[in-house]
Amino acid sequence: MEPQTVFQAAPRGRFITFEGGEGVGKSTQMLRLAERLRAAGVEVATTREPGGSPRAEELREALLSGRLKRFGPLAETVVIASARADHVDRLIRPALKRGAWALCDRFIDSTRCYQGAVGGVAAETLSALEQVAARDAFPDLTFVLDAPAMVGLERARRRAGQGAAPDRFEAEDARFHERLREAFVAIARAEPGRCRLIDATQAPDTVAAHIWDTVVRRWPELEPRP
Ligand SMILES: Nc1ncnc2c1ncn2[C@@H]1O[C@H](COP(=O)(O)OP(=O)(O)OP(=O)(O)O)[C@@H](O)[C@H]1O
Ligand SMILES: Cc1cn([C@H]2C[C@H](O)[C@@H](COP(=O)(O)O)O2)c(=O)[nH]c1=O
Repeated sequence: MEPQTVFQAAPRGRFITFEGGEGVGKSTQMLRLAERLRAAGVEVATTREPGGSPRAEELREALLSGRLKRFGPLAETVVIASARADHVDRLIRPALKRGAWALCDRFIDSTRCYQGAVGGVAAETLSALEQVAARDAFPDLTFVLDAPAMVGLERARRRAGQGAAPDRFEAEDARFHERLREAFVAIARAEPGRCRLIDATQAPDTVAAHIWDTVVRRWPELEPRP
């Protein structure tokens, strides 16, 4: 009998994303989770979108400055997808390949909500661009942090300090931000296998505890029993 070649899957880290409207606490919670994972002995890469790699950060600056707004949501979507392709190729995929966990502040769901649900870009277009940019790097788990739009915007304003100018999206009106909130909640409800909806009006420690509990239930090896 011919000896069989056995292909072993390369070890792959986990990919967790944090989503939601402005100022709901995504970066805070991403950093808190990273800390706990590192304490559990996991190599972690934290990153963000748009951005995360030097070239993608250049595109982030163009997007958030508002210079691209006049080209419309489709053009912004294509720029975000270009930034994502570079970010995934240079940072996320290499991290996952070496077995590290990648934690990302915003990813495909932000595009689906900002450019899709609110911007009006067709779902098929978004899906095609996701396949091109993310390819094999889709999130294993997504935390959707939910709070009234005004709560998040107020937190973001306080963080930026008095007199700081809002960016391209923060400057949109209250209805824009409420529609975003509805769109994020709809995604969390439509994809319960991947997404966890978290009440982000709770204290940071409480939110962090819910997140850790979810992660440990999903990957119990993080807290081995004696
Ligand atoms: N649960 C919370 N309760 C009250 N304040 C919070 C909470 N979580 C974060 N904050 C504070 O709110 C501000 C925004 O938090 P953070 O930067 O984590 O939000 P974000 O969702 O990443 O924001 P953005 O969408 O602008 O990137 C920060 O000053 C942070 O300290
Ligand atoms: C990934 C992504 C982001 N955006 C918007 C959402 C925010 O207003 C900014 C990013 O700023 P943050 O302070 O880092 O949250 O960009 C978007 O419109 N579409 C996207 O795909």
